[in-house]
Amino acid sequence: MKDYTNGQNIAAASEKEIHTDFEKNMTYGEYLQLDKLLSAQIPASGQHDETLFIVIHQVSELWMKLILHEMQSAINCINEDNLQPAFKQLARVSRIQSQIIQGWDVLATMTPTDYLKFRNSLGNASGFQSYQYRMIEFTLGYKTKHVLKIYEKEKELHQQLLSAFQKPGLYDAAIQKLARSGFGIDPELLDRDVTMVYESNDSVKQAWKAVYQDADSHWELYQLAEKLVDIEDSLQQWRFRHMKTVERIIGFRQGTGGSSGVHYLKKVLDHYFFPELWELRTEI
Ligand code: HEM
Ligand SMILES: N[C@@H](CC(=O)c1ccccc1NC=O)C(=O)O
Repeated sequence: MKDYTNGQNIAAASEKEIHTDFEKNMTYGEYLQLDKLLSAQIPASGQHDETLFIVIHQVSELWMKLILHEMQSAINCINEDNLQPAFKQLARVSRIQSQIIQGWDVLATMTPTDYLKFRNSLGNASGFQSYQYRMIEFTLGYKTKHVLKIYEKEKELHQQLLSAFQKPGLYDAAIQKLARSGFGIDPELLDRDVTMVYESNDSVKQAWKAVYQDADSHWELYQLAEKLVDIEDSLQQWRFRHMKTVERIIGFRQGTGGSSGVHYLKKVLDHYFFPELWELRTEI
């Protein structure tokens, strides 16, 4: 019987079972590169709440990295007609979104006075410049060309964004799948210019309606549709909490990124990623 009170014994036992010589010498901190991760919170102002502000953004960016990783893999699986792993990955995206949304509760503990103490130190920096957020929007089919301009001077980011901009997104993959499953999708749509913002299409709406009206015959597509609705629902919740938290903290001031602030954030809420999946709910 192993001595579980002795950390060294546990290490010795597991070493033999699963670790290679290389891994044996690696520590927790080295593996997670905590030296880099935990030395990247450098306040510009030294005000108490700026640490919260930095951490909440960094946590969001880390989760966005995982969202992109899962969504790209889900697109590949859908293209290969391998829907079960795609469902698992898309379900994971939804759970990550719940985590990011919860983050607004932490940030909302910062009052307007707390924030105004360091807002000036942020200069013109703004979440508007989050390239991973744009990658997510592009992957979901919201191809806003003007956004690319922001990154013109950062060659590598610009290249990565441009590549996501020119690629078919998650919804394009779902529509191609509808066509492969025998639904009559407009041929022009299957060959559409994917650099354009996706707009509602009647043949797609009729297909999704048929899926919802006879789910038993189209169980996988039905599940796919609901996973997409989960993701859009959560993204809208994120947008709403962002808008409301911004109002709570800076009111109707202009944004550091040059927009009208809350008015702009409210307007973005009108956009739908997967319009037919919402429209059909009134019509079936
Ligand atoms: C005190 C907290 C925050 C304030 C006052 C704030 C304010 C704003 C404002 C006013 C905008 C509009 C663009 C501009 O003119 O600057 C914006 C955009 C944005 N912010 Fe924030 N924000 C806050 C926290 C966050 C956090 C925690 C995130 C997470 C990453 C974030 C991500 C974004 C993104 C992605 C956009 C672009 C949205 C779009 O274009 O649809 N913001 N923010
Ligand atoms: N746009 C914000 C500033 C801001 O929130 C921000 C500044 C630098 C890095 C990230 C930010 N977060 C989201 O927009 C403001 O107008 O106060």
